[in-house]
Amino acid sequence: MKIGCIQLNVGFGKVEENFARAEEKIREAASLGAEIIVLPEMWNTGYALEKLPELADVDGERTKTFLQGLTKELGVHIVGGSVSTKKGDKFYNTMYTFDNKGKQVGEYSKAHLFRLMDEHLYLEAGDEMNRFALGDIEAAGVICYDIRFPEWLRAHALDGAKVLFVPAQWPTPRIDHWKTLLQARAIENQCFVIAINRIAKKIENFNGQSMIIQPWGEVLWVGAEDEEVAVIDVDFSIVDEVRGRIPVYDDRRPGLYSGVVMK
Ligand SMILES: O=C(O)CCC(=O)C(=O)O
Repeated sequence: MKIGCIQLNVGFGKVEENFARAEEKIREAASLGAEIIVLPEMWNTGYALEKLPELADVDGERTKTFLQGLTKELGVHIVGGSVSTKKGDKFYNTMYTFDNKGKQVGEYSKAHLFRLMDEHLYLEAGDEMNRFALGDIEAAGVICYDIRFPEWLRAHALDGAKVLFVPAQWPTPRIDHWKTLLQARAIENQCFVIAINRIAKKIENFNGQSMIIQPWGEVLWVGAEDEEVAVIDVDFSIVDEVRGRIPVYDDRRPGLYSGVVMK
């Protein structure tokens, strides 16, 4: 399966520019043979949190129409990163996923809000899981800071996900955490992790280094430190073989953890 990874250079508050750029890059990835295309976090507005009342996508309608049109036309699955949305009088950081027939298969709002970037002051947290299938690929999606909560990703793996998609805006100063956490999440859940970070060089400090990690922990690909469209071949069939090598799922002792760790 060919994964189109789009490390988008997201303009701060520049919704029109961001939609145009995302479309250009999605078309480029599809023309290079991508079958699943993945975008980064909050690509419509960037972290223009104070401007959300003017800029957030109301009920995600624009994003859903955009993704549905492109998935249908190009015959590709799109894990649509995330966009800022307005639902009722609240704002969210929402990920939409469409399959290659133009059907919406996922909607998820970031469950863990990142206080260091004031997300909790502007956004509401979602409280639903994000499991979906892309054809016969059992997958899930979480957003950026969510990866610091292993129990949340484990819940998705226990629910059957074999691939975890992670759109992000992960800043350069903590890029070592990004790499280590993603690799750990892949190893402990024995699944693929496909994590797409954004680029921003001027005001903000995001320098890509998206990653695809295999279920045994091998790093299959690391993105450049600049805007990039990369198409990477992955073999999802190896997940079952890796899970057979060390039977972590069979060896779990949930009864032991429930009263202690999982409070
Ligand atoms: O956890 C981190 O260090 C970065 C998280 C983040 O930037 C985010 O969730 O937007």
